[in-house]
Amino acid sequence: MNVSRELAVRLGRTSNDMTEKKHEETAISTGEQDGGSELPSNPKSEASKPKVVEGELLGAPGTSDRHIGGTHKALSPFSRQGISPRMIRWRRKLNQINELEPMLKAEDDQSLRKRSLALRYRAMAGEKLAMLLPEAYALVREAGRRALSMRHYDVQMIGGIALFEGCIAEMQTGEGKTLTATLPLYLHSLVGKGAHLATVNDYLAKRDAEWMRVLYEKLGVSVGVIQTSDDQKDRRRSYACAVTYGTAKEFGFDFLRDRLLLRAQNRLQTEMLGDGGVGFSGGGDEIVMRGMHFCLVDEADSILIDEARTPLIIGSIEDTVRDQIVETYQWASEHAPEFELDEHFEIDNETKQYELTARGRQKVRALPKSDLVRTMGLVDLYEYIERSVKVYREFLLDRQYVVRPNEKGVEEIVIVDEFTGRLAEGRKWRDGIHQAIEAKEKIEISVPTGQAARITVQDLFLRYPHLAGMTGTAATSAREMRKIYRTPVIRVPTNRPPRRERMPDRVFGTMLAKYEAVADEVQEINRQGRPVLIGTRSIDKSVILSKMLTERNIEHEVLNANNVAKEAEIVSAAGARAKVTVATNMAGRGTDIKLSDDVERMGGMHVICTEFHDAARIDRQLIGRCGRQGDRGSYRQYLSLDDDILKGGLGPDKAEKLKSKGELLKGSSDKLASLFVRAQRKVERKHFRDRMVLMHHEKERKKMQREIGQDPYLDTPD
Ligand SMILES: Nc1ncnc2c1ncn2[C@@H]1O[C@H](COP(=O)(O)OP(=O)(O)OP(=O)(O)O)[C@@H](O)[C@H]1O
Repeated sequence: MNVSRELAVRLGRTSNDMTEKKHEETAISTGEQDGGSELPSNPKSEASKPKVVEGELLGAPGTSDRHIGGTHKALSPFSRQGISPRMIRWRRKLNQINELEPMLKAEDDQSLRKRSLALRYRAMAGEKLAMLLPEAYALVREAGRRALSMRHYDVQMIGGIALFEGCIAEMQTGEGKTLTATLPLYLHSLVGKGAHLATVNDYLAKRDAEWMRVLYEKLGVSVGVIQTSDDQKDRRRSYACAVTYGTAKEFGFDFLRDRLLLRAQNRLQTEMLGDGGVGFSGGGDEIVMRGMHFCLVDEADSILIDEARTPLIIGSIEDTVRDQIVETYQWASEHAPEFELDEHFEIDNETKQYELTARGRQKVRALPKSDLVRTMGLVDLYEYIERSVKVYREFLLDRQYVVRPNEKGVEEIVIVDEFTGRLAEGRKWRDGIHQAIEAKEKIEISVPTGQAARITVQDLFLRYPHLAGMTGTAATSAREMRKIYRTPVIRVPTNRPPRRERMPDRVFGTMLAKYEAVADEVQEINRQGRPVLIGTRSIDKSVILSKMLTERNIEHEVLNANNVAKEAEIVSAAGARAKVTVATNMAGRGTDIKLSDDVERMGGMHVICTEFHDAARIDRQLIGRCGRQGDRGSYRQYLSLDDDILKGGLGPDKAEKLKSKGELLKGSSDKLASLFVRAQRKVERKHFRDRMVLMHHEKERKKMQREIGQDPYLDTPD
């Protein structure tokens, strides 16, 4: 019996918010050494490059742009105090790696493979991986140089060492995280227990695995990729590879499905209190994973923080009262618009809960009801109405979600991820919100089927004995990372000094005044021939801006969750001469934007951010599309007094006052920008608190279940 086929898999979601805390990262000081590089050196960066001293890493200059919402205070790479004992140790390792380089360069491909095999034997025989690191990393670097014409920079080697030691390495966008990942993945794969790379979507998992495959193959290392559509056989084959790329979601679901299978086969008892997931052999259906040994989390901020409140859930049996539930959702949705704020319901400012007033409850009782709806308890009916009124007022089509046919042609709600701007396939809002939206959009209602198994993101990754992460923007969530995952955040300096210029923020009274100013700026930069990338916070806003650009005859591309298939293609072309691209924040991730030489000469790409996101990190991701790998570039933040962040951060009353003030404002009032930064910080702090509360509850629940002999992943309360 194939359990997974029988189970409807769904992913619950309570909030996609995150926070940023004051960062407490250690900055590491390093710069590229000359030794052995076959890459053409960049004359533009020579002047600012630190002097190279044999065997000693020097500091790369700090970042040149000021980051929104954060005050990065990296330790000066040049200061003596900034060099920690750990850094000294890492430098020593780097020197050992560099010393091996001439010898490896002189060897042929076959010898490299032999060396790799010998390392595997030594690792399997129990030799400590830390001892093997210099040779392993030197081999990977040499394989990269040969197979991909990319020799890992020294900063990438340092990043790789930090990852091996279980850190979250913060590397600026475009600094080559994909190549850096090969170092710890290869080293950990040597012990034969598998090394996983968890990323955010199928596309990136496949792209990175295919891109790096030639490097691994030079060293005789097999690579597997897990895709959502894979069947059990494909998955088992991919997990059997030395290195496996996949999404965090699929790793989580596979863990849960395996666990359900083990229970169905009565094979879980011995394992239940232990580590779990360790391979079995025998007849019947087989589990797909072969244990959890090392996981490197790409875009760690997104996976470990943003999605940390989104438990992975596998649904179970069909509910017998399904028809009644469906009809009640439809009934509530039909009547939701009749309920008036203050008269029939109130909204708690703190908790955002909707609560019916006495008159509201009276109205519910008086509403016409079908026989099925009438059999529902009155208290339940109140809840259905409260939920539907909330959905009616707060959840907007093409902003928080889109309606789209699935592969069977059935229309469904797909959440638009606030953080990535991408469609969050397979995810659902919890507590009936998703179903209430389905009722509102008059599409088939997917009644919750109860939970068969569930795991939180924190639990999933904490099961790996070795965990590390990479991100462009983790330093601001350093405290949270360390607290939850026990992973220190290390900031890796850029290989070449960044030359991204920040232009002063602009604040306008209304969204339309702001967009007019944005369109003016786009027109101006477009005239110069420089490419412009404009980020909006939602799909409907990208459409408004697009219309305004069309009115001005500015040719442009629109990239939002509605045409995700073309995403990578459009973003990678966004750096072409005079190109204008409007995007939701999905453009902030994953795709490399290459500039042509003439664009670089003109000043590179210009990025316009049109609103603050709930987390400053998201703003920085968009900004990170320009000024990559030491390219030139610039960016500017636009804000307006009716921006959502003010409501979230300063409360509805203050936000309303500012909005009214904004309507009277002529021109701009740029000095108000600090108000927005304050609002964003408040929102971030609130989300951080929410996550901590959830974690605390989950911990208590698990503890209690273990005490009474239950499995916290399988015996889950609905
Ligand atoms: N050692 C290297 N030598 C030459 N090119 C490199 C090297 N490392 C990375 N690159 C190039 O840098 C670019 C960015 O790489 P990659 O996409 O892995 O960056 P990233 O850090 O993942 O960026 P993002 O955070 O935006 O996803 C790629 O075009 C890659 O070819």
